[in-house]
Amino acid sequence: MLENIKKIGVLTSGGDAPGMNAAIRAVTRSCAYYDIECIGIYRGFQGLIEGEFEVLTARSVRNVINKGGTFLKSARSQEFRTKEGRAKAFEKLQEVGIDALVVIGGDGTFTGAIHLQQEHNIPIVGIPGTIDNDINGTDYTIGYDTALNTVVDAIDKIRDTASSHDRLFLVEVMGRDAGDIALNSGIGAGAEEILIPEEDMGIDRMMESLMKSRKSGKTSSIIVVAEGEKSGKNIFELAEFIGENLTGYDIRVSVLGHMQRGGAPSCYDRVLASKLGVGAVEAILRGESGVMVGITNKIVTSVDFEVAIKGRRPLDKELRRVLNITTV
Ligand SMILES: Nc1ncnc2c1ncn2[C@@H]1O[C@H](COP(=O)(O)OP(=O)(O)O)[C@@H](O)[C@H]1O
Ligand SMILES: O=P(O)(O)OC[C@H]1O[C@](O)(COP(=O)(O)O)[C@@H](O)[C@@H]1O
Ligand SMILES: [Mg+2]
Repeated sequence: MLENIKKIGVLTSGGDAPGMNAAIRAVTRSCAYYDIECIGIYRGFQGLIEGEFEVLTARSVRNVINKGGTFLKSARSQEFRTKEGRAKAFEKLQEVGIDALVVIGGDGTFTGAIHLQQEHNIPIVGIPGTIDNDINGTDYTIGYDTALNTVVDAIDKIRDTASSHDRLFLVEVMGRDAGDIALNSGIGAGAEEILIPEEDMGIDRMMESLMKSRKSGKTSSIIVVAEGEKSGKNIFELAEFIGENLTGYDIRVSVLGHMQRGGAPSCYDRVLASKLGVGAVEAILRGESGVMVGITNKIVTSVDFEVAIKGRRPLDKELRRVLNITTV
């Protein structure tokens, strides 16, 4: 165990995700357990640049495990994207004597951390916190499970109207360039079709599938559309296209938006956040840096930031097969 680590800073950055509070709590309490001072940094990298710090004790994080969002707040900092911004951030770290940093966020956060570490040589360990599940080296990111449940719940409600009015609903979900939320919530909510960024199956195929559904006796349908899907049409244009080319459909669009990022974290996300919070502090104490702690087959492992942010994981082909069979 490294003896020279006396003070660890923790921040949340990028899009907030349910379970971030549970991760901050686990980091704070791990610090208390190992007798290290924990410094909470507000508003992500922007708060780091501006020196918005507060000492966190084990009691500072009471009653947060069940709360959505992040009590440390988050930000998308333009200033941190510049060398000058990162130099300011490092100065602030030195001023208060922070020896190592835990950053909770997504691919952007880890990219920023790589730059800070390379330019100023400070130990940094990451925790994957984003609803998008778009990080390599972890089976799941914190917040993804809760977001899936939120989306399924919303689509269940939309289904009531779809079915009562014999309507076709197009439902847009988040995920940036990843289709994980769309594919999994779509299957979980019994969607007819799912459009994701990882494969462009063409609008023609979707139209064929809708016609087939109607012939088979289906009177209402739900299509889940990932925000980053690649048909070249936005969800409203897609709805218009379907309306123009398939008569007799009463079509509605529902964009779920930021409600997908809110709400109390699921038990899965709380446990995942707790494991990764402990894992991050222990990784720092083992002398690791430039890594993210993730979960693979229930085991907490470390992967280089470069690996975590590299490219996209391949599409889960089995899920596509399951969708095809279960929507017959
Ligand atoms: N290329 C980069 N260089 C430096 N900092 C970056 C870079 N990309 C992202 N960041 C920092 O990380 C923050 C979070 O990234 P963002 O993409 O917004 O969210 P997430 O971490 O959830 O993917 C950004 O607001 C920015 O301050
Ligand atoms: O909250 P904003 O700035 O509108 O950004 C929306 C984006 O943030 C997300 O909700 C989460 O993405 P990040 O975790 O990368 O921040 C995406 O799904 C979505 O594309
Ligand atoms: Mg991201």
